[in-house]
Order: sequence, then C-alpha cells, then structure tokens
Amino acid sequence: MNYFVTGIDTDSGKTLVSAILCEALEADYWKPVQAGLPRDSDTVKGLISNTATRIHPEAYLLQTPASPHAAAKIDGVEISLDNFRLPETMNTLIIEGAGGCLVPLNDRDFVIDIARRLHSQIILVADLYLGSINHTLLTCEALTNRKLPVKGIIFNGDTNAESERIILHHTGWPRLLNISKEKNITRETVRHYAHQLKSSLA
Ligand SMILES: Nc1ncnc2c1ncn2[C@@H]1O[C@H](COP(=O)(O)OP(=O)(O)OP(=O)(O)O)[C@@H](O)[C@H]1O
Ligand SMILES: C[C@H](N)[C@H](N)CCCCCC(=O)O
Ligand SMILES: [Mg+2]
Repeated sequence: MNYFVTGIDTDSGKTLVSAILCEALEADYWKPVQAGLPRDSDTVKGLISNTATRIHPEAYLLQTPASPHAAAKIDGVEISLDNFRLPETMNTLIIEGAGGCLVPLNDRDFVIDIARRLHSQIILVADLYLGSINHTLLTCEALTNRKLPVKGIIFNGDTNAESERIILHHTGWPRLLNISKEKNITRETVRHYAHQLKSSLA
C-alpha cells in the first residue's frame, strides 16, 4: 500500500505532511525526485520519532532548486517514468512529489504520472492563502480527469472555514487533517498531528 503526497504548489507543506504520515503509520518514506537542497529525506528524518520508518534513496537527485525537467536538463540527465520502481518494502510507503501535480519531469510527463504508475492513493495538501481555492480546485480537476484515487485533503495553515467548505463541497473528498501555522516545526509538532491523523486514516 502506498500514498502519494501532492500539493497545490511548491512549499505547500508536503514534506511536513509526509513526516506526519510516516509518524502516524510508522510508514517508509520516498522522495523519488529531489531538485536542490536540503533533501526532503533529511528533513523527514529529522522530524520523525519512530524507529520503524525507513527512508529510501531518491531515483533522481538533481542539483538545482527548479522544476525537475529544468533541473535535469542542467545536470544533463533525462527523467524517465520507467525508472520509478517502488522500493522493496513490506511497509506502507509515503511517496512525496515535487511541487504540484503538473510540474514537468520532461517534455512529456508530469509529477502526477509517477502516482499513476505506482498505483498510489493520493493525499492532497492544500495550504490556505488568498488564491488557494482556485489552485486547489484546479488541482482537484487534474486529479479527477486522470481518475486517480484520492484518499483526502489536508489543509495547512491558518484555518479558513469558507475556503475549506467550498473545496470539500465541490470535491466531495474527505478532510483528513487541519495543520495550524506553527511557530516552530519540531518532532513534538509532528507527533501531535500524527496522533490526530491516525484516527482519520483508520
Ligand atoms: N503549518 C506550518 N507552520 C509553519 N511552517 C510550515 C507549515 N507548513 C509548512 N511550513 C514550512 O514551510 C516550508 C515549506 O514546507 P514544505 O517543505 O513541507 O513544502 P513542500 O510542499 O514539501 O515543498 P517542495 O515542493 O519543495 O517539496 C518549510 O520551511 C516548512 O517548515
Ligand atoms: C525546487 C522546489 N523546492 C521544488 N522541489 C520543485 C518546484 C517546481 C515548481 C515548478 C513550477 O510549478 O513552476
Ligand atoms: Mg517537500
């Protein structure tokens, strides 16, 4: 069983959510495409407390913090969907995308195509800034058009009841969790939200 964590944009909170999921499910973590440093794998390692989670090496570790298709070009590599094979594990696997769904891997494929290839259930991270309703509903449309299975939405940032209501109304997808804007993100923060998330995933 694996979950693919996507977001409505880059910096939407996918790495934080992935750490929370790994902690809640004692799941493994995999960031198949990393563009630039720090590695999200290192961030997740620093945020989890459980000892069962294993972190699997990236399929592509690119030097430049940019869209993967552009970062790959700079490094002189071509990203191929054929190179995304599930790491060997019996554990639940949390896979983190890069940026949003339609971030290009090359001139043909998008980040979200990795999720389809790996038969993942999608978890969508939607942060709540002015303009995010549009970004979220466009993302939902892209997921629906591709007939990808969506487990639910995690809202990240200062809560906005009307934004959340209209997004849930249009998608019909479940809300899995709300994460507040935190002063500091620590292992304790992650443990706190992991405890909450456990019940909505049960
Ligand atoms: N709820 C929150 N409260 C405070 N800071 C947050 C919160 N969510 C995310 N952040 C911070 O915002 C930044 C971006 O979050 P994160 O790295 O999880 O985004 P991302 O979606 O994984 O980005 P990328 O596309 O690069 O993988 C990080 O510094 C993170 O610690
Ligand atoms: C470098 C960054 N942190 C992400 N890993 C990649 C974000 C790509 C965004 C591309 C875009 O939508 O314009
Ligand atoms: Mg990330």
